Amino acid sequence: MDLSSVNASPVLADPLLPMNQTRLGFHSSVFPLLIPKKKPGKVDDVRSNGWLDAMRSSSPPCKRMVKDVEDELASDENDLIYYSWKNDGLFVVKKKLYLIIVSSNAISICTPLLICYRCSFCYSKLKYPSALKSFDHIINRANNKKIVIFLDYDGTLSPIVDDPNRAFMSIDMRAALKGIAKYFPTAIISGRSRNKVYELVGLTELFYAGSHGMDIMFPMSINHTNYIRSTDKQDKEVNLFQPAREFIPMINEVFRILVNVTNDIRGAFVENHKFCTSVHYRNVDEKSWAMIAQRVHDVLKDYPRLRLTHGRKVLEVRPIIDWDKGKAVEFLLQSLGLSNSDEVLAIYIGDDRTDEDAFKVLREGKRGYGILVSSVPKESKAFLSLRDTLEVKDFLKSLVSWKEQNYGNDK
Ligand SMILES: O=P(O)(O)OC[C@H]1O[C@H](O[C@H]2O[C@H](CO)[C@@H](O)[C@H](O)[C@H]2O)[C@H](O)[C@@H](O)[C@@H]1O
Repeated sequence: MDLSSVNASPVLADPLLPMNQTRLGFHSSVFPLLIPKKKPGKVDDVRSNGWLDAMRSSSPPCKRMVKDVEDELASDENDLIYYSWKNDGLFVVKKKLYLIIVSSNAISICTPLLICYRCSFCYSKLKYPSALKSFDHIINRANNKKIVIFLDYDGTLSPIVDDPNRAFMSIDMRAALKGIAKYFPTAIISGRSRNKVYELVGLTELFYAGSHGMDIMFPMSINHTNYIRSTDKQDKEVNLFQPAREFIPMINEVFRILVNVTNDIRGAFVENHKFCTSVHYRNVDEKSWAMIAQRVHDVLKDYPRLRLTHGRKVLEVRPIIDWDKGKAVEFLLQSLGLSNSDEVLAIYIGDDRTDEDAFKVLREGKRGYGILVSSVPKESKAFLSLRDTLEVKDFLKSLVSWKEQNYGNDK
């Protein structure tokens, strides 16, 4: 990516306005906020536009499958499901061969049989070998290249929990991350606000990008024309790249409206990430999902400059700018002088749909490895997978040990 191209605003032109005019929506930040109690739209909107289906399939993507399988199988057989997703071939557990039939909405297991049959859906799309088992392959490819690490936060460094304010990293994970940052340039790219993710991670030696990459902090030593100067928590001067800055008043306004329209829905929780805002429904009764989706949908009708994306049991409202985690990866690689893929191998680890943009950038640019964190089959642009945050920690620790064994303490 040519960084000069990001000097122009990535705000997309409003199709309804004449060329060279943009509109941020109908926000009224100069007036006190009056939240009209509108008649809610019919939930048919969110049924027909696919929101409800997307909500049902989010986090974990195959809830029914997992539940059905867990009800029926001991842990060894659960391992079987996991490994069959990642590797082709026959699966032997306790000296028995298993038949696994996987379709898009069910897994059935018959035992013992001689053939492992998987549908074409799985064969074509669901082959992501374990990054731990492929470790030698990764470091062979990294030989003589500088490795750079990108990490998502929720579901990657901290396990998914019901309360977003209690998504803490383990002490071991923080130690692994500290080790990684000692040897490799390391950035966290999160959907959360940059301040919040910094508060949760608490390590000064990393780069942080919040709001799905719309708020990137990078060091003063890097020269870039499109930035704002600021200071970090240690009062050190830093640069901020914030391509959606002009949306801050609108996001604040929409955040307040969303809080208001969801406050009677038990379990709903709205977060303000400064450049985007999230409506959580993890703790909302499934019977009320259509209602929560419809209310968010109705609010967004008045904000044509905002769009909705789906995360793990969360509706993410963000500006319609041409910017995502993939663009943030490209920006950071270029800003850090690491964009030559002959010299640099990038590794991006993430669990969410929003991480797919970053996997795509690495895959299409042949820049390195996307690693999907998931314990259930999922379609992805990643190359490899890790099962959960424990495996992420093991993978990070393996990279540190490999570096120390082969290069001593050299950075
Ligand atoms: O890009 P990320 O760092 O993965 O952030 C994405 C969202 O993460 C958080 O929500 C998710 O994790 C919560 C805590 O485990 C969980 O309760 C929630 O259901 C998940 O969606 C965060 O709270 C969101 O604001 C982020 O957008």
